[in-house]
Amino acid sequence: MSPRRSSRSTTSRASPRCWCSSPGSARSAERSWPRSSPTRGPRGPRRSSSGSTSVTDRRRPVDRPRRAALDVLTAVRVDEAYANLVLPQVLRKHGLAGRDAALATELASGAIRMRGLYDPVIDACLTRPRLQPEVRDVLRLGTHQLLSMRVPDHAAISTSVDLVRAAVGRGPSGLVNAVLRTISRRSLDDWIAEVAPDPAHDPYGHLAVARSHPRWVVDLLGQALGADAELDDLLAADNAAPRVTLVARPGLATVEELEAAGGTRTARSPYGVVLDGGDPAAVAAVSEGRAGVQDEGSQLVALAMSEASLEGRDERWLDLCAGPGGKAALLAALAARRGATLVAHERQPHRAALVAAAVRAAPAGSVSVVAGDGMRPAWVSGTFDRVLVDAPCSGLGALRRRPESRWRRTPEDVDVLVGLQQVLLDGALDAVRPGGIVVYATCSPVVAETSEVVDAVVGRRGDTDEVARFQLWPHRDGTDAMFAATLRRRA
Ligand SMILES: C[S@@+](CC[C@H](N)C(=O)[O-])C[C@H]1O[C@@H](n2cnc3c(N)ncnc32)[C@H](O)[C@@H]1O
Repeated sequence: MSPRRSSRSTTSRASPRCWCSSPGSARSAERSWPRSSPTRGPRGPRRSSSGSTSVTDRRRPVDRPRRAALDVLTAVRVDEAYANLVLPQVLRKHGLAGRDAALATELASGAIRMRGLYDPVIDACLTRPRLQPEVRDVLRLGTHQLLSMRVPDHAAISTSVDLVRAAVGRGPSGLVNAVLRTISRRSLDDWIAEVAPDPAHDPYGHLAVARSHPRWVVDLLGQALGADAELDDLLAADNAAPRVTLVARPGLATVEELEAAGGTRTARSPYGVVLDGGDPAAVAAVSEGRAGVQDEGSQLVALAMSEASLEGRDERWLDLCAGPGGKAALLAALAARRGATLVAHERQPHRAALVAAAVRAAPAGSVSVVAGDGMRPAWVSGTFDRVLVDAPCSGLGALRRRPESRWRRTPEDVDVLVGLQQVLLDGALDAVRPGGIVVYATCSPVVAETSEVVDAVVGRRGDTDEVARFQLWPHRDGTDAMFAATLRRRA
């Protein structure tokens, strides 16, 4: 979330006006607006001599980036789609590219991600916080433009009115106009002060609203971080879209090749390059599968598995939970250079197919993709020399990539996942030979899924030593909050 101009804070600090959401009230809200509105700030929309805003009087075609963004919000709400997967389809459908595609992406991602703040702001402008879901989506998009983007007020409001007219009908257009004009009178900071709990009395509750995270997620992240002074930075980092990082799969592509495509080397992974901009699919090495899009934290997890020191045989590697295949593709390239082979194993057949696509450029014979259940292994105990368990997890360490995921997860998910994670780690330790290496990883920093899983399984078995562990953080490391523990089965 980019900081919003603070000049609006010079406008009235009185409670926002309330607008009823019943069918007739939109019209009355529209009529009553000029007579009873508090002092206007210098940046508000112009009024016509008839008393209504000029922006609602004109009929314009809906602009395509905003229409596309609304389609994404609808797909996420109605079809439970993933925004990052549905976005490319929607952009194609509306024929958007370049700046228009970037605008639609920012609108959709920001409105979904920040709804934990925007909804209380919108509700503060209604006497009854009941809205048609489509109208609320339009208001979320408008609020994002007003509070977190550099879109001029009049453009944010008029395009939202056009959008609701086109998507829902004339009925709610007055309400949308009135609510957004009320919101436009204050800065982001002023609205946070208005709708979030007092930080002095409820610091986590304040952060939950101000940084738009569910309260239970703030609690778990605060516990994992163990440093309340950094929690605001972490939550803010979750709200910033990550830069695109590429991996040059060794032996197939070089970092120099990716740098030439317009990138900068990452600090810690020797194979990583941060792209300066543009479409990663347009990079030849990426489209050919010799390189891929991969967060630096994920690269470091794969390297923790491949680089851990090992006595004796080092020929058989297993990626137990491989789908969709980012780490498997890096591991296959590393294994091939070392004369080892990788089994990339995944329970879901459709995700196993994604793994096969991800490793398509790996040298022949270096990797086999297998669909199967890691809880019912198809191999003899002690088969492998190195195993990666990149366990299914809550994903609370990758919130910046998946705008909707924080609103979909529940605390109960974590309880269910912990049981699965323990069984998979136990199975991985059975699968590795005595003296062999297992790396247990999650893209979650939640202690129940990370250190507590490792401690429980290692403590129970009595045949395993912990060699190393790390926890990465978006605000400190610029990566997803990846956790990895390197374990050695005693010889
Ligand atoms: C965190 S993702 C792995 C990400 C992957 N390593 C990558 O880098 O692309 C976890 C994967 O584990 C798979 N999975 C879940 N339960 C499993 C099981 N019992 N056995 C094997 N794989 C499983 C999920 O389908 C999911 O694809």
